[in-house]
Amino acid sequence: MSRKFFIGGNWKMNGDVAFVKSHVNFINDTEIPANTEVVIAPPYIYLDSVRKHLKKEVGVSAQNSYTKSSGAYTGEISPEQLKDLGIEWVILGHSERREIFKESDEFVGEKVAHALATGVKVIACVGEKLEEREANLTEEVVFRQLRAIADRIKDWTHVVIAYEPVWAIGTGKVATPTQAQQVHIALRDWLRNNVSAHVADHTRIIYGGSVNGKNCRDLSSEGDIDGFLVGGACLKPEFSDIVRTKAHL
Ligand SMILES: O=C[C@H](O)COP(=O)(O)O
Repeated sequence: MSRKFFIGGNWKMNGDVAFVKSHVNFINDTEIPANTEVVIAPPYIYLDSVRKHLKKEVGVSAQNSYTKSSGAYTGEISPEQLKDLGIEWVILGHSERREIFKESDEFVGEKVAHALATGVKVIACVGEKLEEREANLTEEVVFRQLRAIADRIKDWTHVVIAYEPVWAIGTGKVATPTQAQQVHIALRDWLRNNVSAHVADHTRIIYGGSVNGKNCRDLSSEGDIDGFLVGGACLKPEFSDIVRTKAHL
């Protein structure tokens, strides 16, 4: 089953006007392999500028969006507003949103449903914490997070699932290719058993957590790892190596 390799670059709350300019030039100068889709996710305030100056073959994503179209929701941004700027993607359910901002599985599911209904594609994140992995709860946690999404959407065409073990995010402690592959297989089987064989076969499941220019090749050799959601390394020159993980195939 061929699924186009997907590389997301999540800037998180990093960057400034000068960085936007240099990073956009850097991405514009990076040759994107034909077998790879690249999407970068700057902070909200830079989305418009990035979208206007970035080459069109690279997608732009927000890092969050709300469940409503407009209204008295101070500090929130709607998928409709993202669409208005030509922003094609949004990251939802990132563990930093779940942990620091106390977003529940249900809330994430509602946000995914609203973004998709608006026509904004979604990178939906799931992942277990270290204590959950150590208690053998990895599958229970990621299945629960996925269930809250699956209960609210019908069409998975515009969903990419990002498996991001919390213990691997920003820690330099990357999951081994085997560890990641095991969870990706479990997620794909869950989709097969709970949604459909078609969705299981076609939905891209990407890995996030301390991916860098050195470990990306090994991780990508696993059959169910369809790309990466990159944090820290997406801000560095090595991001072009990650973007080009599959360039020589
Ligand atoms: O969204 C990206 C992930 O949280 C991974 O971050 P990281 O590459 O800095 O570990």
